[in-house]
Amino acid sequence: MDEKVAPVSKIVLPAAFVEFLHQNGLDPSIYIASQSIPRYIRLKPGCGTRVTEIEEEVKCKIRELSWLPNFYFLPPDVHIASTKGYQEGKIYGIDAASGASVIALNVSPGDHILDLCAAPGAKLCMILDLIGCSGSVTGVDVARHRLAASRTMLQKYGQVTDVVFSLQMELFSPLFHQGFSQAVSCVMNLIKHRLVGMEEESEIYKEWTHRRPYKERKRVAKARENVSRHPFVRNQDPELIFYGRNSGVVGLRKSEVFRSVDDLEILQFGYDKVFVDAECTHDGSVRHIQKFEQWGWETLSRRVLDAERTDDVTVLQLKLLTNGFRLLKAGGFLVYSTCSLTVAQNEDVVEQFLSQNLSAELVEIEDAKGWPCSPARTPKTLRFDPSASFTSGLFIAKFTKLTIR
Ligand SMILES: C[S@@+](CC[C@H](N)C(=O)[O-])C[C@H]1O[C@@H](n2cnc3c(N)ncnc32)[C@H](O)[C@@H]1O
Repeated sequence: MDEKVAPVSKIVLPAAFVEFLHQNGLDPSIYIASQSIPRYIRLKPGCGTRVTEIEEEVKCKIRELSWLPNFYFLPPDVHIASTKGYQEGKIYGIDAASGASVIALNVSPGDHILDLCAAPGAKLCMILDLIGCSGSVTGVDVARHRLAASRTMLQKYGQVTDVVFSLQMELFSPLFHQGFSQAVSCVMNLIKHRLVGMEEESEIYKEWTHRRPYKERKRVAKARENVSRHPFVRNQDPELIFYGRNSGVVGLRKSEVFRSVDDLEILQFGYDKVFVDAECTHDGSVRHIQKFEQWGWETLSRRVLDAERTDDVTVLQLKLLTNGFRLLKAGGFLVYSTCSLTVAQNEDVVEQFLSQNLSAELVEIEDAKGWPCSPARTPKTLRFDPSASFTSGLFIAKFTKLTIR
C-alpha cells in the first residue's frame, strides 16, 4: 500500500487503489479527466440575476448548464466561499450528477419525501427548493457531526429546519407526515440517548431547546463516542435529538411519534418519494479521492479498499434500499444512488434487491434523455462516467412500488 505507482494527473495513486480500480473494471484515467471537470454550483431559484455579481467577485465567467435548471459551472480551481451570493445562502456547491439524481425523483409540491442518507445536505436543500411550501421532507443520517452541518446548511439556505431526529435506521417506522401541517425537514441519526426535552419516556415532547442539562450533554457525548467506534452497530432505541416548533412533534408522546406501522398501512400512507443516496466507497467522486492526498492514503486504504468494510457497505446499501422501499407508498418512487462506480455497490445491490422484493420495479428515468450519462448494466439504470459526463461519477436507479395482491 505504501508503494506509490501510476502517475495519474497531478496525483500519484497508490498501487492498492489502482489494483482496486482494476479489480472493479474501472479505468484509472478517470482521475486524469478530473482536471477538466468543472466546479458546479446551484443558484437558488429566482437568483439568476446574481450571476454577473458572482462573476465580478470570482473574476471569471460562470456558465449555465444546458441540461440542468439553475446549475452553473466554473473552472475547478475557482472558489465561491468568499462571494456574497454564497455567504447570503443564494448559491451552493453541488455536482451536476448529484443534481440529476434529485431531478430523477421528480419532486412535486405537496409530496411527502424521505431522504434516508441526508447529510451533509446539499441534495436535501435542493429537494426542499423543489417541494416549495407544501408537503414534507424527512431527512435521516447516521452521523451526528454531519447532521450538525445539515442543520447549519438548511438554516443558511433559508429552508424550514423544524425537526432533527436521532433514530435507528433499520428500525425506523415512518413518522407519519400526516401529523405535519407544513413542510418540515427532519434529520435523524442512530445515536442512542434519551429524548431531548423529555425527562421520562411517558412525558410529552416539550419545545426543543439548545440549553441541555449537564446529564443530557454527558449522555450525548458518550453516545457519540460509541457511534464513532462502532458505526455499523445497531442501536435499539430510536431517539429524537432536535425538532422544531412547527414540526407537529411538540405536544406528542414518543409512542405517538414512533408508532409501528404495518406494511398495509404503509402502502396507503407511506412516503410518496424516497431518496436513498447511500453510503458508499466514493470512488466515483474524483475530487473526493484526490483529497486523500492530503488526508493520507492510509485513510483511503481503510475507507475504500478494506475488503471487510466494502462488504459491510454493500450489506448496508441493501438494507438502506430495502428499508427505504418499505416506507414507500404503493405507486410511489424511490431513487437509489451512489457515487461509487463499482458494480458490487450498484447493479449487484439493485439486482439482489429486486430478487427479494417482488413489488419493486425499475422505471425509466425520463429526464435522463438530455443528460450526459450512459446506460448501466441493469436495464433502466444509468451511470455518470466522469470522463464522458464531466461530472462526478454517479450511479442512479429508480423504482416504483407495485401493489401485489
Ligand atoms: C453519500 S452520503 C449522503 C450525501 C447527502 N445525500 C448529501 O447530498 O449531502 C451518505 C450518507 O449516509 C450516511 N449513512 C451511513 N450509514 C447510514 C445509516 N445506517 N443510516 C443512515 N445514514 C447512513 C453517512 O453518514 C453519509 O452522510
